[in-house]
Amino acid sequence: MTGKAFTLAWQARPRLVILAVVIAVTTAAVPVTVAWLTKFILDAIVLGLPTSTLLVLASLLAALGLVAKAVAEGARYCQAELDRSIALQAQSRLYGALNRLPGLARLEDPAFLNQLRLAQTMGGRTPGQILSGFLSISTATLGILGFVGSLFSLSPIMASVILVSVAPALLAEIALSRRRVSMHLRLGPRERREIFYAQLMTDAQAAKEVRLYGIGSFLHTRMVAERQAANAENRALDRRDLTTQLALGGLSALIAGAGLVWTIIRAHHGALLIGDISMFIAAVAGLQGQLAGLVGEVARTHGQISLFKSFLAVEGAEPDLAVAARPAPVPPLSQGIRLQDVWFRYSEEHPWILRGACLDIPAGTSMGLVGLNGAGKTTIVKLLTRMYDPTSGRITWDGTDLRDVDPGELRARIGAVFQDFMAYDLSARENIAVGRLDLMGDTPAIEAAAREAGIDEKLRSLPRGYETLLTRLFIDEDNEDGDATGVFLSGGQWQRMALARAMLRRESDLLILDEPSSGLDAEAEHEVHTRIAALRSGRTSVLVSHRLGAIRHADTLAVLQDGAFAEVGGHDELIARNGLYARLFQLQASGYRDPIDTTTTI
Ligand SMILES: Nc1ncnc2c1ncn2[C@@H]1O[C@H](COP(=O)(O)OP(=O)(O)OP(=O)(O)O)[C@@H](O)[C@H]1O
Repeated sequence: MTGKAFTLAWQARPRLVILAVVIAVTTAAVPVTVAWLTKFILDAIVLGLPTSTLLVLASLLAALGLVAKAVAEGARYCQAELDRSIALQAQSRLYGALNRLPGLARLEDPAFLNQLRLAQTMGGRTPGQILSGFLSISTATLGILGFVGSLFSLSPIMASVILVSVAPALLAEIALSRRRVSMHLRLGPRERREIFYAQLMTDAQAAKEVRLYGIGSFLHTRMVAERQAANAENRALDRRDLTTQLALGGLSALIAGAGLVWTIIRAHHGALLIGDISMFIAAVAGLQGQLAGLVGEVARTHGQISLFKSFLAVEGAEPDLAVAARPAPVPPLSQGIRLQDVWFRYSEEHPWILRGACLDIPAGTSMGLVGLNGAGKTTIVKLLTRMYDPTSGRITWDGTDLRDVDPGELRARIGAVFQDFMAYDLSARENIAVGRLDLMGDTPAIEAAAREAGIDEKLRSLPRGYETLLTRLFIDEDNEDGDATGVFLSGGQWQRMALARAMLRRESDLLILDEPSSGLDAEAEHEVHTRIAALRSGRTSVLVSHRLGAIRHADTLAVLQDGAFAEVGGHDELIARNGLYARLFQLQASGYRDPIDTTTTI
């Protein structure tokens, strides 16, 4: 564990690590040297040594003061720079590891999210703090050895008593630090909930419901309750800490006082020199200071090491999907996609969502997925994009099991608009280009995609056209003339942006549209669907929509019910079957046909 923290520090700034070690050793040597020089000076005065000797000793002492100051400042700078570099390295590794997770399972697992929160809030800093902890421990240990040696020359018994008195402090601090770490782990979910409530109260999107339903004080009370509960645990531990520290501090003071009385009496009887008293005071103060520092540092470092485990757990998390060492290639789709007896549940604790689903999606055709809420349509989309693997059964792409292909390679062949698509706080151009980053600078391609999604005109009318920031979170710092605030799009306009993103992949082998038009007005919906149909003619598409009128023209419609495809066929065929599809279609159609019945209540 500690080795891993050092490796991380070394990888970040090897030369600074060496410098930090040199500074630590120098820092340890300074107080002991000062104590000895002071003793020599006092003895020289008492013994009447020549002034020249006194001058040399005094100059050395003065020079040492300068060294001590320079080393302290150097240590501060070196530590701050090391902390920054190590935190950057750690953060980069943490998020790199998250990006390498191929699927969704980890990010939908609360236990993993708890570890991640600890790794995010503590993990970046912990490797640097472990390193600085070890350096401080080394400095303190070297200083202690120096003072113990010095004290030993005066009184071996006193040196031993002071050393032994530290053992309980060390054990008590380690026990306290263990409790602190386990408390942090325990408080993880509580703190995540606290952040969740706080975010709801500051989120502009949530604000509408929060205001309308008047749940602000409800959220506020819950947030405060979570903090109070966390504070209560922290307070209990702090009280334990306080009593322990008071007891240990009293013990130290007692031992130091007894030692001082003993030394003064001995000096009074002529058994010790006056310089010995100063040496004793310096040694005891230095020793106890260093020991207290050591004890605190050991406990802190121990705590940091435990927290660093969360960082390593996230960084070293096993991939949530098995990716073959030599994945099968993903060829351009020529035959089709096939679901063969697919069973799926999100985890063993969750119910089955798919129970032996079978479906053929021939290449070059459009497939409309229909089903009631919660039937599993989006789950099918997640499986098709290999965010998850089926629990049993298989999905094939031209005969190749998706488990055998690289998820990245597969996804590069797919364009998608997800039901919960993203609205990025980026410029309009960037919002579209995330669909294909290689086209970021290709203005005609970006504009064509926006045109196909019917949002080009709107984007052109923005203050800085495609370069306008679509956000209210950040200030548009590049906007030199006038208003620096970003622009807010409407829900339907955002949906068109998501469509434009997918349009950049219009040539993709598979286009998945999960409720792509729920926010569009009727005219726009018709226009978008007609355009997509024309663009995708002869290509493979999967469309998910509750608006059956919008997908009725798909080549095949598949109705998902009770975990399997209960009805599969063309619109007319399914209407003739008079099953769930026919019922849903007629229900929707009647909503448009029937005259408004003013007596009906909803
Ligand atoms: N990450 C998850 N972990 C556990 N259960 C999940 C997860 N995501 C979805 N589910 C469950 O899986 C079931 C199917 O969800 P899914 O989103 O696939 O339905 P859907 O047919 O797309 O529904 P809708 O029409 O409402 O969008 C639901 O019962 C849902 O609660």
